[in-house]
Amino acid sequence: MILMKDIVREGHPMLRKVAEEVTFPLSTEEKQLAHDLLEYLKNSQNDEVCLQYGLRPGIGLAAPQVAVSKRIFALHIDEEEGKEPLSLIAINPKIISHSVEKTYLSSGEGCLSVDRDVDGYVPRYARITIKAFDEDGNEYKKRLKGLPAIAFQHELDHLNGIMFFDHIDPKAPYKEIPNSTPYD
Ligand SMILES: OCN(O)CCCc1ccccc1
Ligand code: NI
Repeated sequence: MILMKDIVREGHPMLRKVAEEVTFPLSTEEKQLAHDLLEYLKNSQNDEVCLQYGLRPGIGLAAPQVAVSKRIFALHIDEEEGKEPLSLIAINPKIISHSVEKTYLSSGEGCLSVDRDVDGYVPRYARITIKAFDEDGNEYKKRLKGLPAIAFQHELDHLNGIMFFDHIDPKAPYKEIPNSTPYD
């Protein structure tokens, strides 16, 4: 299982590389990695396991965060009242269309690879249509909004060597984002 010691932190070169696409069929190791990423998220959202292993809760985790420069990430967002739960492995993911409208978490974003608070609004597309492959090489498309859309964009950034705070202007961290509606 993935533990906090396996997650590389800000400053590690792996976090600034553009990750490589993977080819199908996945190797045994690549399949195992995809499962391990998703398992980490589930473990981190289970109070008992989270406490027992000293995990930081997360709703997404990308392969470069465990020092594997491949275009693989997992998302696991439990159902919030009245909202869609989402649990997926995304391989070679792409945003194929997006809204003009933007959104942002009014509480800002964090990252398992960043051991400090970085305040500020992180602009994200409010709605996105994505396509990706599952671990068996089946292509799927989804339309996402709300927290799933925000999380998908956060993880896709990791595959491109982008950290959430790259989107924050330190001189004006809370500057108004044009054409945006805050999420939450
Ligand atoms: O890359 C995963 N990550 O570091 C865990 C947190 C992901 C995250 C996603 C959306 C908004 C805030 C934080
Ligand atoms: Ni992150």
